[in-house]
Amino acid sequence: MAKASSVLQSTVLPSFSPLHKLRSQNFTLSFPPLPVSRCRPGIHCSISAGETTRRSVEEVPDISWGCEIDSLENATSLQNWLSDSGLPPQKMAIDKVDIGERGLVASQNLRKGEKLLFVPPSLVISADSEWTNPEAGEVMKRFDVPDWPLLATYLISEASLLKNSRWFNYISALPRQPYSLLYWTRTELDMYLEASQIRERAIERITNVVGTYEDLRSRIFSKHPHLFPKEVFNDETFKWSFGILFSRLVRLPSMDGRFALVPWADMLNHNCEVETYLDYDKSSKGVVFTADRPYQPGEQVFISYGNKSNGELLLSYGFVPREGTNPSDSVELAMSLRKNDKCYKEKLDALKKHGLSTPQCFPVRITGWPTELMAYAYLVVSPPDMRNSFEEMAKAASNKTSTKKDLNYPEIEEEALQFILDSCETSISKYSRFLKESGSMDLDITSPKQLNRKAFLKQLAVDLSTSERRILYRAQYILRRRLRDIRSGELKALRLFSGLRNFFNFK
Ligand SMILES: C[S@@+](CC[C@H](N)C(=O)[O-])C[C@H]1O[C@@H](n2cnc3c(N)ncnc32)[C@H](O)[C@@H]1O
Repeated sequence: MAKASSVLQSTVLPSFSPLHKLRSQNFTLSFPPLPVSRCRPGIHCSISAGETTRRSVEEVPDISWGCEIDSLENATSLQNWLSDSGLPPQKMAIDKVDIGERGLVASQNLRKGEKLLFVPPSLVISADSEWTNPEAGEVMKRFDVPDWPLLATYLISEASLLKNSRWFNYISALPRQPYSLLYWTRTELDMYLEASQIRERAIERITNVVGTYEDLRSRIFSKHPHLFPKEVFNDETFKWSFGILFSRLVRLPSMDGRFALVPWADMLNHNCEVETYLDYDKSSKGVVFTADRPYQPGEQVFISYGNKSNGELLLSYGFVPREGTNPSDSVELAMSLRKNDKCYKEKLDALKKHGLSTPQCFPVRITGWPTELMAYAYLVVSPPDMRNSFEEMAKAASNKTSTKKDLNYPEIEEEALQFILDSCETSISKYSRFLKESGSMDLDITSPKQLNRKAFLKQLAVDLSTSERRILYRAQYILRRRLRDIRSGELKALRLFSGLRNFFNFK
């Protein structure tokens, strides 16, 4: 939610670098049957499907922690508990809203520049929070588990203790199923996100979450089954807890960059035009944000979850902003070395040396593309007699050069731009095919529950594809103009040259 919340510390979780290597992975989601009767007394879990039969990969099992966020179920008990636990009186209240289903709404006039929230550190969940089951906490600390997996396990542990946990009211108000791509099946990802590189990132993220759970299970849980029973600590509950973390965890720069779940503050929804972030305020000793505009009573109050593209917002938060409203939007463009290139191996070696590969993705924005992408294109099109420059081009494509000197290869500029244009057009045609096949949809979606799940996911994919294709159309326009200018410049030079020749011939 806060600006830097996407920087993960864990080694097993994805890092959200703008450059993404494409990977193809074989991947299956499996949900082993979990008999409820095997749940330990005192630890509560309930899986709604597949108690006696093995679940199909298409089914989405339901765990009973949390609530439906299109209702105000548990909102009042959360507010009462927070004020009893030290949250000062608020100028906002939880309510149903048009954007984000449930959010914080001004209950009185809010001034621009006013500090709001003041959530005390005692109400914040971080890696240092006390475990209701201290033995489980000690084991996790002994293994030096990084923050994200630690917090995911903490959340499951506290959720399973229901009223015995001090976070009961908070957890009861969390979404039962966070809107995250973690909940999309492989078939849904393949079908709906076929044109977008976000599909690869979702697969990578799901694989990392499953891998993290497997790692914890084999190293810790299996050795302490009385503390971490499989009925409670399993891939399904980890999907829930990671879904909660991806959509709610914030990094608080003024609290030494600590990752935290901040009850109450995490009821704020995102607006791409807002530029205010959550942080710890040392003077008031609470988590705050500063209103960057005035709000009237009844208006929904927003913060920024960071400068994220629509694809990144879909990946972590499960929504896509309205078309054209996100100034940070970008699309990942995949570029590849040519298979028939005589210097394929030399070029690939140069790329590998700098941590790149083929295919390789680069972010394109409505305002243009990065120098790294241009450098990659130069490398792809450069002929064998330029092999001395391969290394320099690969280095420039990797974003690792400390000195950002302009790459200048006028002799292959036209070919490089044409190569980028071809890559753009290949990508555009994939989006167009998907959008054509998905048909025109005119669904007014305010709550996914009102709609068939497939229609909801399809609409999200249509929105994402439309916004990503829009950026590519813009890049296509700029590239065509540049190429036209280069070519007409060349033509002029040619005409001038033949004019001079005629002139000299005449003489
Ligand atoms: C930090 S929570 C915000 C509170 C959330 N609405 C709730 O009721 O729990 C983040 C989630 O809110 C929703 N959300 C936030 N901003 C949104 C927006 N601009 N449009 C649609 N949904 C949004 C998404 O479901 C997201 O995963």
